[in-house]
Amino acid sequence: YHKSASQSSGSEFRTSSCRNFLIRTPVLCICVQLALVSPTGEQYDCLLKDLQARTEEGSGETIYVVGAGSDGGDYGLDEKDMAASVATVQSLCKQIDADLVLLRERRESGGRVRDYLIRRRVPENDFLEVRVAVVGNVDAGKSTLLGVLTHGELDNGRGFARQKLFRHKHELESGRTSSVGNDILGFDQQGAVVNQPDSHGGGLDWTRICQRSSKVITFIDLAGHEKYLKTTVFGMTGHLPDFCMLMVGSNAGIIGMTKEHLGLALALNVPVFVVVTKIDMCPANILQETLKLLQRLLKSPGCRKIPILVQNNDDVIVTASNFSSERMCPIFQISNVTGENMDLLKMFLNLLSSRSTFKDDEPAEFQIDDTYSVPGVGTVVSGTTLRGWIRLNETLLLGPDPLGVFIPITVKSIHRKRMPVKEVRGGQTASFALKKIKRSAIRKGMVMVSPRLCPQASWEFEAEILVLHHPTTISPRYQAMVHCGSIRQTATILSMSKECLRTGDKASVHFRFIKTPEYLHTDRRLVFREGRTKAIGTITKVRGHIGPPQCPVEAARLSSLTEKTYRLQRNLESSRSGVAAQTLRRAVSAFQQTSNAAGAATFRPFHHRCC
Ligand SMILES: Nc1nc2c(ncn2[C@@H]2O[C@H](COP(=O)(O)OP(=O)(O)OP(=O)(O)O)[C@@H](O)[C@H]2O)c(=O)[nH]1
Repeated sequence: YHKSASQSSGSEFRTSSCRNFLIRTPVLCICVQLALVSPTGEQYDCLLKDLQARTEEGSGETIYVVGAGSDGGDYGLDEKDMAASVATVQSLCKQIDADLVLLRERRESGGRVRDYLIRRRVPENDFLEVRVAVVGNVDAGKSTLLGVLTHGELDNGRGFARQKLFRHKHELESGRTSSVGNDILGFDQQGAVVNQPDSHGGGLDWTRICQRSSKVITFIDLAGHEKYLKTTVFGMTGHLPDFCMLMVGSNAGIIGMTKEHLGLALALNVPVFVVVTKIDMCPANILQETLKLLQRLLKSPGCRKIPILVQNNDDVIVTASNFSSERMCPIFQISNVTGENMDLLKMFLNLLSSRSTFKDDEPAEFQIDDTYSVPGVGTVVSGTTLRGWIRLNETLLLGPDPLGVFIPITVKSIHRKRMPVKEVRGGQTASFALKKIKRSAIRKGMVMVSPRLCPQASWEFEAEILVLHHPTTISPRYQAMVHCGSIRQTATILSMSKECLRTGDKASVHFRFIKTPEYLHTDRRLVFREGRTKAIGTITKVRGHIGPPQCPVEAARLSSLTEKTYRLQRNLESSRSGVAAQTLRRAVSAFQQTSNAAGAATFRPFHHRCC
């Protein structure tokens, strides 16, 4: 009666995916073949529980196969049984407030088999959110594809579609993306695209798209040029993409940054799908050559992927069903000019589910990836809610500042994709208007957390790292940029478990940030890079905590420090030499006296006890 959609296409992909698995409840494993046709009360309850679990696992949706045996074989149903089974599934969907959309129907030896998309209805002003990072070499057609997908108008081959996406004048002039751009594509409950550009300006009304959508795909448009690699790495780590869309120009092939970007996605464990563009202008033999090289690269020991050329709807369903947790890597071949195969790509995007999991009772944590100063509103921060709920007018702790201090901050308003909302939960991106804080006091990499977390900032951490590339050897005191979530800061290697590290070496390494302490967790992935040097790793231990865990009252007291005191204090903290430290300490104390006298600031050493 239902099974993983993947199983119909061969044994290779039979391992259970998170979205589609065989019913595991004891009653159903006995395999009552026609359970969906006329289920007993007990079977109905089991089917309901199973469907609930599957939709939860798939962040509100799942692909359900009607007419297949629970052992994975395709049995098929005759017309009458199919109608009865569909009625049962409809009744199950009603119970969980979900809708049923037919994806495909196949004829098997025993009759019909149908694949349905079951998607839970979302409350008003809510939508499922999936983030897709768009990477690939310069001129692969990234911005163009996003322009075509989100604005529904084909390109002219000379940069027409991308014009609507560029954020800076120099991007319009050069045709090169230099910053992290965001575009959205909304799907309604039936899977139809809801984006409709405004007929006057050609822009997109994000609020309207979000209001009409059940699912919104956010594309994180990243730069393809090597000189913007730092920004691209930040986009991949800081914007927490669920998936990565690697774009390859069919005529150019695998050149430039293609491998670099693929390696980055693999290092961060982000599932990758490939879109080969410009098939309208590429000679057939060159296209075949590009596809051959691409497949070879994906199968290579460094990638260990299973490339699948997506040719039709069946391939889309099979690959989408197995994409989140499997090694499968779908390859689409499209043209932004003729629109060839664009429907397959849209169908695939509609079937992708968010990979983030959410628990209701967790304390809130939000990582900041950008800041703005909005006239009439004040300071606004944008980023991703990593866990918990954040509600309007809630007070959170914002930090760490250069002293490692977290200050209480009230959320004045919340927007999701420019749409005002009252709350956001783990896995969702949002922007918050904050009360009584200057934009200059906030930097990317800071977090806003629930006071329940008693956050502490740290200067140092240990990580298990793997060196992907270094021309010579890495030894203690080596410095490079650490990217971890939205944190982006140079760190020094203090010590390591080996004397020196070469390409391919693994080691436990002790790092120290050079500028400011950060809020870190164990088990977070990091990228450590400088020029062509690249290492990836996982934080195993956080060290060098600053003071006791921050309590909100204490935070409020410390928030009155002025910027000058911050600077002096920071220099003092980083100063290693006794004489320099002494001079700075004197300067701090002199400044304290004057500022205290003026009633402007209150200085407290950062290591004093929490009240
Ligand atoms: N003929 C044809 N031209 C395309 C296609 N896709 C993109 N182009 C053209 O290729 C050029 C480069 O496209 P972009 O979208 O700017 O490439 P990009 O990957 O975003 O480049 P960066 O932003 O610099 O990383 C533009 O002139 C597009 O019009 C396609 O499918 N067919």
